[in-house]
Formats: sequence, C-alpha cells, structure tokens
Amino acid sequence: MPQPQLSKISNEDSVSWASERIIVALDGMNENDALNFVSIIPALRWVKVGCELFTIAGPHIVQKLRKKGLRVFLDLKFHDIPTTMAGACKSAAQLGAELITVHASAGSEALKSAQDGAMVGATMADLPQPTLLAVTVLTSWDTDSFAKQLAIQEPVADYVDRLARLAVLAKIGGCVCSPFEVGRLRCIYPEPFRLVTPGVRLDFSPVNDQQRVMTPSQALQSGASQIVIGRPITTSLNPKQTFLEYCQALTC
Ligand SMILES: O=C(O)c1cc(=O)[nH]c(=O)n1[C@@H]1O[C@H](COP(=O)(O)O)[C@@H](O)[C@H]1O
Repeated sequence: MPQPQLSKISNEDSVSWASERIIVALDGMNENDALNFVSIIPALRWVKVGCELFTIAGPHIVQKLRKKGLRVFLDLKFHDIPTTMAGACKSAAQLGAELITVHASAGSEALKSAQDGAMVGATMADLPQPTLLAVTVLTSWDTDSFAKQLAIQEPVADYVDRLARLAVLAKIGGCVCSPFEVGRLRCIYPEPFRLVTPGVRLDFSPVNDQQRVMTPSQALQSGASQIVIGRPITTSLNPKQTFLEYCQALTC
C-alpha cells in the first residue's frame, strides 16, 4: 500500500514526547537483526522483546538493548501456576526489563505470586521495580470467535474489566488491552495504572492478524499510556520514516 509523504517533523520535543509513548515490537528478528534495526532509528526509546526474539537470542538480548540506552518491555506472557509465575517474574525482573507481561487469566493467586516474584528479582539485582502488565483479551480475537471458541457469553469489554479487576486486586501495575477497551478501563483506573494497547494502525498500514484495531491517536486519546506497534514499522522499507510518521500521528 502506498505511504503518505513524510511531512517534516521539525519539533524535536514532539518527537521525543511521542517516542516515549511508542513501543516497537522487535518481532521476526534474531539478535543481529534486532541490534541493527534499533541502530537505524535514533529516536527510538522503547522496544518490546517478545517470545520470538527471546527464544532465538536468549535473555542477554535484554541487557544488550539496555546498553544501547533503550527501555525494554519483556513480553513473554507468563501464564502458569503461582509458583512458576513467581519464579519466571523473579528471573525476568533480574534482566532489567521495565515492563513484563503475564496473563490475567492465570488468576489472582498467580498474579499475586508474579508480582511478589518480580519484586524479589529486582531487589536481588539492585534494579528498579518493573511494572507487570496483565494481558486481558488478545487484540487478535474478534468478538464472535471469542464468544464461540471459548464459550464465554460475557461481552469482550466486560470480560476485560473482569480480568483487569483481578490484576488490580493483585497489585499489578497495568494491563494490556485493545484500544476498544482502554477508555472504559481508564475511567475506572486512573494513572499511574499503566494501560498499554497493541492493535494500533495508521490508515495506510495493513492490520495483519489484528482484529480490534484503532489509530494511535484514538488509542492515546482514549486513555492508553503507551501503544505497541510492530510490523508496520519493522517490515517497512523505511522503518525510520514510518516510525516518525507514527510519532507525527500522535503529535498533530
Ligand atoms: O502483549 C502484547 O504485547 C500483545 C497483546 C495483544 O493483545 N496483542 C498483541 O498484538 N500483542 C503484541 O503486540 C505486538 C503487535 O504487533 P503488530 O501487530 O505487528 O503491530 C505483537 O508483538 C504482539 O505479540
């Protein structure tokens, strides 16, 4: 699809404001790809290391990215019994990731254990406490498939509320949700509760396998603290330009 001409972003402050709010998912990359990719976007502040990159590159990729001055969201979406959640989050916190995902549907005991584990890990490594983010309903679910395949009769938005409540009761610091649910959650849970939304696209970007999608500015205006964007930037012929276009879309 053709992309619009980049109109010059002259205001460095706007780019810097926007780049704090955009987390680029380093999916489909190995270690070399990821390190090369981040070096071509000097304005980049936040990156997400997901299952793909972590599995091929190993834990030290988090430290390598941090050494480049980047802030790391470690998205391994832990979903397990309480003891395993505690151990996994303890290990993740020792790597220096600032955001770490767990699945809210693991339940309140597992979420509490995850939170405790993360605190222990950060203390052991003498690092600041990371924020755990509880993943609610994945943005790749459309409402019909969600109801039919999982036999959940509750509307997605209500189910997201229910999962977010579990997270809040477990003292988890934020949630991942789609831009469609973020407004409702923000009304109930003000900042500093972190609401991070993937499923974000500018009109010229293909939605790929995302189903509950909005634009970056709609997501932020609805209450998102940060947005996650992967393929529109990582598969672009000019990732730096596309990153700046997404920045611009947040600031104009
Ligand atoms: O936890 C996530 O980051 C996540 C949750 C969710 O509901 N949907 C979702 O897409 N993600 C992640 O956000 C990124 C979105 O990538 P793109 O669709 O390429 O922008 C991927 O790395 C997903 O793993």
